[in-house]
Amino acid sequence: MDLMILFEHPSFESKVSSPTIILVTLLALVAGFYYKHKASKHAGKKLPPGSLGFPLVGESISLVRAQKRDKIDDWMWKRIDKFGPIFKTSIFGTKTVVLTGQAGNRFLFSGGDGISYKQPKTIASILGKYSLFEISGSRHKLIRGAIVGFLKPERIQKIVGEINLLVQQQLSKELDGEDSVKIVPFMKRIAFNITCNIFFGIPDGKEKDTLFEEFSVAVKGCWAVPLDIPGTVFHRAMQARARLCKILSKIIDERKRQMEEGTVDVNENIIYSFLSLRDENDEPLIEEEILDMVLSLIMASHDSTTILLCLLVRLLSRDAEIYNKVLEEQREVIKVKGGRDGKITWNEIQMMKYSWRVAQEVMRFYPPIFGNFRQITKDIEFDGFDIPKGWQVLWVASGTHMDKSIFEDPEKFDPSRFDTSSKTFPPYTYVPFGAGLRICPGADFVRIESMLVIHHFITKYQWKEIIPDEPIIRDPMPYPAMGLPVKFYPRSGDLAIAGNDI
Ligand code: HEM
Repeated sequence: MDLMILFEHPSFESKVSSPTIILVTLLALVAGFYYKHKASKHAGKKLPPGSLGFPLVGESISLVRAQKRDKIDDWMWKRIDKFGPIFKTSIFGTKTVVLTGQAGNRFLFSGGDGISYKQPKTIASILGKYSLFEISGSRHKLIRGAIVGFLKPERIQKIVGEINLLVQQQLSKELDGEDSVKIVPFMKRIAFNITCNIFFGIPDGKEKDTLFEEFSVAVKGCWAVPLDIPGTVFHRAMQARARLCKILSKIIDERKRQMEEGTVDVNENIIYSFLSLRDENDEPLIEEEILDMVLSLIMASHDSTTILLCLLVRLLSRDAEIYNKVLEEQREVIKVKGGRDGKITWNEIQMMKYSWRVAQEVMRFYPPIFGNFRQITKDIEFDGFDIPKGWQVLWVASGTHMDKSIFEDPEKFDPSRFDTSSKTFPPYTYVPFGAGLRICPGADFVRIESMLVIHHFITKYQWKEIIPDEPIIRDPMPYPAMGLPVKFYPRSGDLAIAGNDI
């Protein structure tokens, strides 16, 4: 991740002095020698095909360039076409094997012996050493169990009404009296609000706003050079983490006190679940662990949901046919409720079948999580190739989402491919939420949250993009480049008005 930022820096290409060139040349020679030496270490091994690129930097420059131009799928597919579904490269300073296709996904997601889940150093520093993304084995099983229990379908189906109210309040708080809004920060606030309320019992107010501001600073450190000195992005992020810890620690103490007083329903928020957990030695989690878990849940839940919501709004303003079908379906929901807009329950969410298919197709086209790394902790073998200890493996959603042998005409945006009546896709091929041991436990929650937001947004407002053809950039997640500003106005009471023409 660190190298990725180095090459993103605008001054890197323009202000290079002669001593720097000499130094870089020397470094490249040393690295070349080192590389050659290391290469001999793998003599006799059958490494996957592919190129490790230049010494030290590997193929990072071309990857970051592709990412910036939203051409990362092309980067990936160029190599898949040339080398096959498993290939080697070197990115961000680490030799990497990219595993794609159903078999590759199955192998990686099963997390067998020698494949460990670990995030880059920057993410580990910001989210903490006890974060869910750093732990494995029985500790991961214990804590994941609490999260899965909290998010189990029977439970979240019961709180649809609560989430619905939060969405309605937030829309009216942010949009009443306005005629334009930037969708990216707007959806971010909605998703953050819902996460804070539903998961941690933190209501709307000053404390939540401070958390939002501090988290926005902290998260920037996840993709920065890990240099913790005054003036750097990483330093600011670490300071924000320290302030976040102070606030969250107070909240955790408060939840502990409430539990001791016996005045609360312990199923109400996930901090109670963490506080109630006991490990195999009947020991509770320590406070730092709970704190890092809360930070990892904030990170996991709100950014990816924001992306899905933004891409949905963008698509709906561009595709009139899909827009009209979604609008029609959402109006049907209001009709079924006797024309009264308001309380939406799980039954109504189930009526939003077409709208959810559109969301599924958005995630096939633009997976909010592009892919993720795993570390190789001992020499392993896959499909006749050796993957040495110390390398990393990368799974990439588009490696199957854009595979024409799985998804017919993959470049075509077609929500009907998710009709339950048409063919279902083989396991490990549609993976916006990952799969296996680490599959996203929030998928059902995402469906409820995104359908509620789209329901209220499309039935109450019409909108138009202010910047025509605003592109997507991956930074590294796929966001509209300028934050997707839209001009909008409330629909009149007459829901019969068709389309999105304003
Ligand atoms: C559109 C929204 C979302 C997408 C696309 C998404 C995607 C993913 C993916 C791909 C993974 C697996 C990463 C890997 O295996 O390398 C993951 C893990 C995770 N997600 Fe989500 N996610 C979303 C929303 C949420 C929400 C709302 C929550 C709320 C709790 C959540 C909680 C988590 C957690 C806790 C993990 C880690 C699971 C573990 O390591 O056991 N996600 N997510």
